[in-house]
Amino acid sequence: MSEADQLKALRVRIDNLDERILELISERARCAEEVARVKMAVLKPGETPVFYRPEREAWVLKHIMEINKGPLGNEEIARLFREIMSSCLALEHPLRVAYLGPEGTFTQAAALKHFGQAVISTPMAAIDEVFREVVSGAVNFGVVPVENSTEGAVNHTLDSFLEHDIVICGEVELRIHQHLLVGENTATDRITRIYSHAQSLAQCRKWLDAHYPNVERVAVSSNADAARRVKGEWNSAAIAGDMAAQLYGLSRLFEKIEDRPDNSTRFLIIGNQEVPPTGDDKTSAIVSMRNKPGALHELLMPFHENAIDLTRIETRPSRSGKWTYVFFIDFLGHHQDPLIKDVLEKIGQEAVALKVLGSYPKAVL
Ligand SMILES: O=C(O)C(=O)C[C@]1(C(=O)O)C=C[C@@H](O)C=C1
Repeated sequence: MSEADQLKALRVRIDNLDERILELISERARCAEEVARVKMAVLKPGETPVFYRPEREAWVLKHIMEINKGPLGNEEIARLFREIMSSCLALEHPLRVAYLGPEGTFTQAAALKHFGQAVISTPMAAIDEVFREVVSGAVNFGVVPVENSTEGAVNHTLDSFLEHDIVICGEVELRIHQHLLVGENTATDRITRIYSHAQSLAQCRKWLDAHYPNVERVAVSSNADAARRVKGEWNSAAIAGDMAAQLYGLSRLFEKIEDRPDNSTRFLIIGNQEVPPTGDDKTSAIVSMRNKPGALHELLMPFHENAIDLTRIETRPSRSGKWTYVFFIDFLGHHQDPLIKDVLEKIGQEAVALKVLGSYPKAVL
């Protein structure tokens, strides 16, 4: 058979498969509409329906990854199903999500990675505004950065938890690739200024020292803002990611310039909805201990004694007294698990205050 004939035959097969896939996706979407009707039917007076079910979404994605036999990799397949579910959920009820903007930031990329493209996403100018939008009910969920593997905690986010009553409903991890971006009119051999967010400049410090030691580094409010500025200046470049590059039509002069190849940021999904256990969960809590010797030891012991994996501990000023602190802790397990309940009770007996911020499925993608 000639090449043309082989391609023709294969394309006929692909067309047939696409038609079957379309039929199946449509059937799935009709099922989701039915699910929405069932959720509405069982509501008691005054109750609002809960369309978004993170615990179910985590299960669906994990299940698909478990049974996937290739040739597409697990991440690729999960991304496709992520989008199918996102569209199905939008049929039930479109989700409104606020994120730390402006458009083109890594936080927007994290929001889309977690919820898929079918959400209505709104950029906010500051982390605190994302919290306020969620508390007021103007949006269903918010997405904020909480830690970077190179630069550590995002303190604005931690502090916002001290001021707002909010539930953590999920987490998403994003591999952060930074690029040196230039515009069409940039004189690439005469760059005198590089814009970026302070965290991104810090993540590329060694690379900048080696390649642009004498160029002015200007910290701006976001990577997207850095990219926007480069559009109008012939002698500047920006450090930002792919979304900002696309948004402002910039090209990559150098790719993946972050000092650490595993540079990642963890984001939290904040909302007003408790998430049931999935069997593979994480819990976040704020604990304030008495100011006495051994206080930290008392906090850590119950985790050690019960072999619970404490994945993170962060200290912040309590804001209610000079030289007093609160601990932000993350650990594996759900606050409804009997073992975790016991541990929280023990800690509660020793602590001045203990607040569970939420239990949520561990990031799947
Ligand atoms: O199972 C549900 O509760 C659904 O609403 C269906 C579905 C899906 O498409 O699979 C959609 C949205 C939810 O967040 C979880 C799952």
